[in-house]
Amino acid sequence: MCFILHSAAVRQGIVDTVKRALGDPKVKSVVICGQNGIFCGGADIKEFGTNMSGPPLVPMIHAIEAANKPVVAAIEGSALGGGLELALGCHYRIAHSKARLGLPEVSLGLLPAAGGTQRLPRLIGVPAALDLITTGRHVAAAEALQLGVVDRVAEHSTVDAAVKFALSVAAKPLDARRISTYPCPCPSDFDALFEGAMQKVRQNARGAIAPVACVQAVRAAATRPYLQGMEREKELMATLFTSGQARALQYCFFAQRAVSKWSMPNGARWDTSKPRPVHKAAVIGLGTMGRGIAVALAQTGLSVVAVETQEKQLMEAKQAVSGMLERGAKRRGLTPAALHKISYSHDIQAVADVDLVIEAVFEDMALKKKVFQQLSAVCKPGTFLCTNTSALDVDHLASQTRNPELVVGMHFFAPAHVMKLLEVVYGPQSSPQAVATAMQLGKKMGKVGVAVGNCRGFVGNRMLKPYIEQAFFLLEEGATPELVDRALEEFGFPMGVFRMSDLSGLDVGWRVRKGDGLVESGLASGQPTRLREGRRYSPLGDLLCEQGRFGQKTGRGWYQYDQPGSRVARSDPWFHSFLEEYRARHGLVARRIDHQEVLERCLYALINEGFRILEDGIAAGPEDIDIIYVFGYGWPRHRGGPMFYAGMVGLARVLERLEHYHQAHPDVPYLQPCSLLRRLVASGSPPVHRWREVIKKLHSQL
Ligand SMILES: CCCCCC/C=C/CC(=O)SCCNC(=O)CCNC(=O)[C@H](O)C(C)(C)COP(=O)(O)OP(=O)(O)OC[C@H]1O[C@@H](n2cnc3c(N)ncnc32)[C@H](O)[C@@H]1OP(=O)(O)O
Repeated sequence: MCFILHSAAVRQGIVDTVKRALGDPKVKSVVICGQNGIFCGGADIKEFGTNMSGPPLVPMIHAIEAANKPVVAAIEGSALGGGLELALGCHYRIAHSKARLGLPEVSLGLLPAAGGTQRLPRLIGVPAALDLITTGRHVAAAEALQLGVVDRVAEHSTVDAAVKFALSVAAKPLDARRISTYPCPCPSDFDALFEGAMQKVRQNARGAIAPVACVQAVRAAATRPYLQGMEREKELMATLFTSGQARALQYCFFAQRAVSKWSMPNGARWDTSKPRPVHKAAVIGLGTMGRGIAVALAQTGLSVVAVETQEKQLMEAKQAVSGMLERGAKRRGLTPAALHKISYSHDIQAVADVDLVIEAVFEDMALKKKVFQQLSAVCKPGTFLCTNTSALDVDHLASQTRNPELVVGMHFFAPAHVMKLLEVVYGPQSSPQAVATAMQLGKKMGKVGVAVGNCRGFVGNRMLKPYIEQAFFLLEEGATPELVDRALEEFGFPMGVFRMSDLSGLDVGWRVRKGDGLVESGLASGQPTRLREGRRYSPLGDLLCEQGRFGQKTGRGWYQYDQPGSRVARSDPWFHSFLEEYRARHGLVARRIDHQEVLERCLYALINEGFRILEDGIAAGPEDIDIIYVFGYGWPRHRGGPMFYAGMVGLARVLERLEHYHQAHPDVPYLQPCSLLRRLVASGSPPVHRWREVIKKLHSQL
């Protein structure tokens, strides 16, 4: 158990004990260590926003630094946030080789406000401090030593080493060990450095305010005397501390941990369902997704059998996978040991002895059904059969096998060895052990797994449909792809809906719409209707696909590109006149659409579907949806995910706007407010962590 600095008792304990030690003539030096092998993980995030009692942190750290006896921090486990700030107030720092150190406050929407932004640049220089403080990354002891954050690294007992060291420096002068008295090393290219840092954080932060404040605070360290720098640190922290962004980021911290505590509607849970160990796994189908999954599996140290029936594709995949593993190992400064973990075969019989299979063949139900029938016949009894599908019916695939309880969906996101999100999809027959095993394997692969129920598109893609649909309708009504994308990118998405569609390929959605019987043939020559089964439908995407405009890969889509495969989207005059013609043909009069309408129409339609998903029991709680959107769909983390965002906007406001838009567009069912949203508003719009109570009540009444 690490000690939590925010706890008044802990701080009081440190203040009292240090005071006693300093006043005791028998004590020559002091060592501060944590309990149970952990120095300190920082403040208790849950207590932010509550009344703070007990001794404040800043004077406590000052008193330690000002002590006339050496104080040594013995860092085992973690020294994070306020924990590292405490260590920076000590005269020496000794870390265990396995310890991790960092100032992760920025990821919680804050900055290190107990002197961290003022001491760290004085100790390790401005560029390194800017890196650690603006990214919040944790560093291992070896890097901390190299940077100068710690003085020594211990291989064995850090406390013993620290005590020995503390005694050896007992009589030494301490003036040169008080970091706050150091001048901040000022680089010659000072202005360029800070301008560059500011530009970088603004670019990466997508509207997040904490990284910007971190740069401002470090700048104060470099330009002002220590005490004035501390004033600036406090001032900047005061703005962040009560911000909505800090609330959203702290919510995400806990939501990420909450989703690992999954539950299923039948009552099965993470803590009562034991996963089965997986030693050997297989991937079937080595297209883009299969390759990424094979890499991610091999990097966990598992033995992997990679199967691709097409010989040429198999050879190409082998080369590509080896390249990915080599590059990954190089980035991490390792030898590519995972290369030897993969064996390749074009014969499905090669998976006979594996513990778990991930099927990643082309997204086609007939093909997947065939693969599942084969797997069911070939695999040893008890092998878990998982499908990497983004929308297809997992139950239907399970029904093709002898043991449907062993079947779950594992929906990876491209590129599968990079993207953190994994939707683990269970059907009514999936056993809790199958879900637990897939969730545990995902964790091993470094993924954030979210267990969800089976429905078309599961959670992420199901919510995407109304979002994209609204974007299409907005084009018909007067918007342009540029306007819609700008509004969404200013909101914080890395890419707007149309740039994203060009990147992933317009043909993907086209194929799905064709499969659903929505696409009329010969659109370009005729007059395509804008209604399907009584619902408004926009054939715009179909019209572009008919002309071979599939996005980046064909050099034309909603935008134009210099050549097929290039990435810079340019406004396309052809598309603009096509759109005008389209509107004229359908008697549509373009009107002025502003960013607010784009956000409300696209985001509230998506959020409304999120409420339906909760109502249907497909996601266990709002946290599951939010984590899916933050980790898989580029939803800006500092806005907490769609459901949290709805709470921030105000559920009553979201409801009112949906009602308004549904009245204007009665043929768009996605805009009709869902009954769970109405119910939540009627219950006084409780905070997001209390929605589960309302959902539970709703389910019990169904
Ligand atoms: C006005 C000025 C006021 C200034 C006040 C001083 C401010 C100081 C700033 C800070 O210190 S901010 C906090 C900085 N620290 C962090 O961000 C650390 C966050 N935690 C982690 O990174 C990890 O939890 C860990 C410490 C590296 C441990 O990782 P591990 O994988 O071993 O465990 P987890 O599953 O992540 O966590 C276990 C359990 O503990 C809960 N938890 C962890 N850290 C905190 C925390 N700082 N506050 C509250 N709770 C924390 C976590 O939620 C898990 O709980 P669960 O119920 O078991 O899910």
